[in-house]
Amino acid sequence: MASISLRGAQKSYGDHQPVIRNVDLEIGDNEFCVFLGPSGCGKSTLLRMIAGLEDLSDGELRIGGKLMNEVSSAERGVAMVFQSYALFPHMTVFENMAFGLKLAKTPVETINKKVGEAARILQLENLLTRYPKALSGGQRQRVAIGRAIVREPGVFLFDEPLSNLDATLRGQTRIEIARLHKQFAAASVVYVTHDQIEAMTLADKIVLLHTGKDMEQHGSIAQVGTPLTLYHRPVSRFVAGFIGSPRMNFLNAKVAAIHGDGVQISLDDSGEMLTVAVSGAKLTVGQAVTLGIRPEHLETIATGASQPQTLSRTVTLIEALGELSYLHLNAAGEAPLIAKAPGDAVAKVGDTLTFRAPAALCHLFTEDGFAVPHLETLP
Ligand SMILES: Nc1ncnc2c1ncn2[C@@H]1O[C@H](COP(=O)(O)OP(=O)(O)OP(=O)(O)O)[C@@H](O)[C@H]1O
Repeated sequence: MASISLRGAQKSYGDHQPVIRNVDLEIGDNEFCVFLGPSGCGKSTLLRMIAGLEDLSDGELRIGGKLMNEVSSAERGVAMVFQSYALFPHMTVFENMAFGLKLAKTPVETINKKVGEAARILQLENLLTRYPKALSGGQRQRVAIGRAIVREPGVFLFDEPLSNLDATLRGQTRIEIARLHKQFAAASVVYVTHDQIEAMTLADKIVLLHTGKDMEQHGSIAQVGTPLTLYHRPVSRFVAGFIGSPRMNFLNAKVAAIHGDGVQISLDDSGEMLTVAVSGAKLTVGQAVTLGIRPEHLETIATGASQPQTLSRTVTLIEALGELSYLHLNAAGEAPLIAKAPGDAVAKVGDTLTFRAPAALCHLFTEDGFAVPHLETLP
């Protein structure tokens, strides 16, 4: 049993505002759970609370159903992999991986068997006699993971394990970690990152933590869900703006009409009318709202006579990435409107283009930052 349960978990340092605020969270037996959020939101602190490297100021932590608040880190059945690898420089790869088992007075044959097996899985067999200084960053990180694996923990804790690796190695190691999780299906994984690609590709469940000016929310959970739930059904403007790159476009608008099949809005900067497939039950005509539309959901269409459900904007800048281009479009406010277009799209600065904004892919947020519920469940 390696489920993790947090109830009313809180962490404060001295008299300061809590850095973790009232966290209720269940992580299942074999679940891969990613803590995601901007720098300083408390991801590492929450992970370290589970590891036993930080006390809870309030609330309860259970692992496998057992209350862990007062249990030492070594006795929690968790193994942690750090961003810095934390290998012993004077020990070989084998000795680093065997260290915890030796401390636990594990018989030598068992140590040899377990380290040999982990080295095979992680493709470290030829490096067992090397010292860390003679390894690449990726190899060091594999040793750190191997050291965790041999302990056969119920819970693996990863704190930004890939952030010291270059882009290619990051991708390879990410796939390695996903594969390992399948092999150790009984163990749960908690993984801290601020990298959305890691979160989206690895997680069964993402826990997105709040940060920002609103100290009432800092360190609390903004949303918990599958990667696609957070992408398609963000519960707030904060979540919508954090998930997705380039981030979702936000445009100020007013409610113009409320229908059974959606809410019609009028954009403040252009007067253009769009329907958003959300429930109007709690809205009133004239109410100020924010439209959210992702760059990849703005679909370029042939310019012509004015068509329903479209926006017409002038291109102010083009970022050509080869496979695709980001078109920056004029909009009132500080941020431009951004549309993703195919790399071979013929557009130039100064062109006025027309984009369809499909009603089901638009989002609406009220002034308090919460999302208006969609009429349809997930696409
Ligand atoms: N020992 C400490 N004393 C006081 N404040 C602390 C301490 N450790 C962390 N904090 C504060 O707690 C908040 C959360 O820090 P934490 O390292 O958990 O954030 P994070 O989301 O992991 O950030 P990053 O992505 O930058 O690593 C930060 O505002 C940090 O300054």
